[in-house]
Amino acid sequence: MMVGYFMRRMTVSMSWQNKALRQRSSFTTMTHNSILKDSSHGCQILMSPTLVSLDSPDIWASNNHHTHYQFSSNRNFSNEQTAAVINGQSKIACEVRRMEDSIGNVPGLAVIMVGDRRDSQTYVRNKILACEEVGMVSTVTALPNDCTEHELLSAVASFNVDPSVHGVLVQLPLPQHLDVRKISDVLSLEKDVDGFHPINIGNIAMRGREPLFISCTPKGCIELLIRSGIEIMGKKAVVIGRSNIVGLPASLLLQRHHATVSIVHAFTENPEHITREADILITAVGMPNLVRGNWLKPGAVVIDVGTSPIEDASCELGYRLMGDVCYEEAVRVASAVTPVPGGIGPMTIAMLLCNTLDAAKRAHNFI
Ligand SMILES: NC(=O)C1=CN([C@@H]2O[C@H](COP(=O)(O)OP(=O)(O)OC[C@H]3O[C@@H](n4cnc5c(N)ncnc54)[C@H](OP(=O)(O)O)[C@@H]3O)[C@@H](O)[C@H]2O)C=CC1
Ligand SMILES: Nc1nc(=O)c2c([nH]1)NC[C@@H]1CN(c3ccc(C(=O)N[C@@H](CCC(=O)O)C(=O)O)cc3)C=[N+]21
Repeated sequence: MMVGYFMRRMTVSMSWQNKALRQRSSFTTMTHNSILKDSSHGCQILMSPTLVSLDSPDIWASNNHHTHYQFSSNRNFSNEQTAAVINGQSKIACEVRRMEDSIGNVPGLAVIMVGDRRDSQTYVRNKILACEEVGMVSTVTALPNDCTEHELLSAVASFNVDPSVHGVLVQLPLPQHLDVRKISDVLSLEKDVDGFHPINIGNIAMRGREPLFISCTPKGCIELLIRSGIEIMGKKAVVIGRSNIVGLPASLLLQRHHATVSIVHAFTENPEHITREADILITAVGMPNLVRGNWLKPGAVVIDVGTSPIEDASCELGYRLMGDVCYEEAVRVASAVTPVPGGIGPMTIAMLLCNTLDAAKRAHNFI
């Protein structure tokens, strides 16, 4: 009971704070051109679209993988890309409206956050803002840093049985005394919009199986590649990092898209020898400037997932985000690079909306 009361109070205060953040939301300020050309080096900057469409090519159905990925060129794509993005953005909001008009329900997302990390607060606010913008309902449960495992799991369990909540997300990282594995023991598989459940990850790994949800960040990486006209099939891809949330599912997804995948991690010797082979490099470590220009094959496509908050008093929030890639060097070598911020972060949020919409449609049997 106490947890429920606390949750409701926090919901109110967070949504108030969100209004203040609206002005600086990457969703509202982002350019509609998701590919910008860096004129000085001929490298494309793969910006995240404001929102992506719901009709990403269906790779899961067998035997269709020769049709969808034959984009002719990753150059001169900007006009088509803009059209697709605007179309995609309106599509999620339209689907939410269609659902409300037909059955009187809108998708609902519950976010549980433990502790007071500033960067986590920013990411969560961005998620809530994004929900608002497409007409979804959202709620944030903020638990104190020293909350018990029981409190956390009770919060998850209460959302499992709340019919207005279709997706539940526990923001990571958790304080050390809490075990992330316990969450997936409790969280309803049908509400796992983060794609963390072992069954969802396992089903990405196995041929002929369909996960209910694909983790948002890896899904966003693939979506951005596809939307940017970058062919994955047959390419050499390297993923740096092998976490359950990003690296592992990213490597599995690239494989499902028929790339030849290598994984680099903390114990890999001479990682730069491996990354220099990559046509596509996805890096998810959390170490600023780990990837230097000389780690890249000329013409490579570089997706920088890393977001490390670095103290910077001159910034509004007292910190700025840095990716894993030395951006200034990468743009001189790569054919395309995602910036931080403005690259994969907003894609992650867009995929969360897609997953939440899917969850709601499934829950209400709404087609
Ligand atoms: N933009 C977005 O939407 C998102 C961004 N992120 C960001 O991505 C980054 C990674 O997140 P997450 O996967 O959760 O982090 P984890 O800390 O869970 O995983 C980091 C991975 O990096 C590997 N690693 C550590 N040091 C090195 C090194 N020197 N060389 C190569 N690999 C190394 C680790 O290897 P090992 O397994 O051997 O320990 C591990 O697999 C963070 O900056 C996070 O903030 C995360 C999620 C979403
Ligand atoms: N259960 C769980 N799921 C996650 O998806 C998850 C998580 N835990 N823990 C932390 C990471 C990180 N992450 C980001 C989300 C949005 C931005 C984002 O919006 N970035 C903006 C800028 C942010 C800002 O406004 O400063 C951008 O890159 O343009 C970044 C990073 C999700 N993560």
